[in-house]
Amino acid sequence: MLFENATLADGRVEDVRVAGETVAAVGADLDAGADERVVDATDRLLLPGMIDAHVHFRQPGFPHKETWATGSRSAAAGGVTTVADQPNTEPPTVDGAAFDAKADLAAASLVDFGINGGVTAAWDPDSLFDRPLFALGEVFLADSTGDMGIEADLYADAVERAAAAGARVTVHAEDATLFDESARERDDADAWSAYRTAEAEAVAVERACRVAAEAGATVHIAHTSTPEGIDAAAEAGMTCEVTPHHLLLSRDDLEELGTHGRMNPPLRSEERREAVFERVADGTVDIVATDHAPHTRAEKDAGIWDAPSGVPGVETALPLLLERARRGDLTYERVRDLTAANPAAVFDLPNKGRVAEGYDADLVLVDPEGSRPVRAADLHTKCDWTPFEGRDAVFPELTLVRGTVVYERGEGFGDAAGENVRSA
Ligand SMILES: NC(=O)N[C@@H](CC(=O)O)C(=O)O
Ligand SMILES: [Zn+2]
Ligand SMILES: [Zn+2]
Repeated sequence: MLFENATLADGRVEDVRVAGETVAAVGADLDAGADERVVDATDRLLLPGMIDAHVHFRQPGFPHKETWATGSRSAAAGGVTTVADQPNTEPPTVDGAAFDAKADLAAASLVDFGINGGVTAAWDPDSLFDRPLFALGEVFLADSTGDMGIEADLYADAVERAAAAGARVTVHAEDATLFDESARERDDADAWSAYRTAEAEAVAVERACRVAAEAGATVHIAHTSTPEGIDAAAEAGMTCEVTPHHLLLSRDDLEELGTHGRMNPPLRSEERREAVFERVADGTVDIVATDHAPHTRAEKDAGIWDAPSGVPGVETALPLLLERARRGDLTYERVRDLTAANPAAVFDLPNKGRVAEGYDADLVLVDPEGSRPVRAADLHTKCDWTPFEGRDAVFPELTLVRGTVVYERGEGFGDAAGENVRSA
């Protein structure tokens, strides 16, 4: 396949040839082969596919919320070409057998994937580290969906085991002893944000980084939602990610979102959201990852203390970022780094994250001016709603995973092309 006159994230206009699974050439005036498909990419951006280091595709255990088939379609249509799945499934991915069972299901994925291993009192590190893990994590320092919160001494053991195995650890950092119990008397949607305090995140991030560093482990802090949490990770020399919802939504949106806006960590004040955005724009934050955490509408339509935590996001992340780039709030190079180049570097995927000769042909073609509102009805997640309804976004026209078309607007989806990125 030959993309002609494609604009790359850095503004260069090039022809890009895909041969087999890789980018074979990037250059001026490449000649099309006899049977080669030629895509006129004039005025189109050609980006490396997003590597979403944090999704919950819910299988095994909760296929009514999402499956590898539906989740990976949603990914492909959103320009995500690699996902890393979290362990709070049923059974939880805390031993080799659970890893193998999930890997079998993940064979249905359209996009490349990694499978994380989790930590509970019942985990079996020997069999788990024997498998091709993406990372150890997300390790829950407080309960979230799945109730996998662990005690401090188990966390210390886990980072030691990870260091010995050479695995990176991703951490859900909140300290439940710093939650504000007085918020429990309220029943409005904002009560969740009042309850799971910003301080609980900052303190947990600092401690998680310190304990890991003492063990010689490297941690990546999942879904940091506060400037304090981001700064604590950066000061400790560790990496962190921000979700699209913490970047673009705040407590001001909760009146409209209601319990659909409940997630962990919760939405923060508009002031903190702006400070998070600054740190994403200036490069303090390493990665945008979605924490795609689908629950059905029926499940979310409950009281604030009963509704499950989590929002979907894998299909809207890159499109929402591209809209902010279109408006000039982020550069396209920053978007590329946050979604592709940096996750590839942080999680050691040397063949991914760039549009360059020899790299995997994980590619996304977009019309950078082709902005349109997000509509849940257009999305492919099984959960059938989005916290970003009506927001403008720039959706892909074409998505390739290692040279295979997995999504084309107007044409639909390709076959399951995904492979475990650690098994290659
Ligand atoms: N973020 C959430 O609110 N929920 C996630 C779990 C998690 O990432 O903590 C889920 O799996 O539903
Ligand atoms: Zn989490
Ligand atoms: Zn998560």
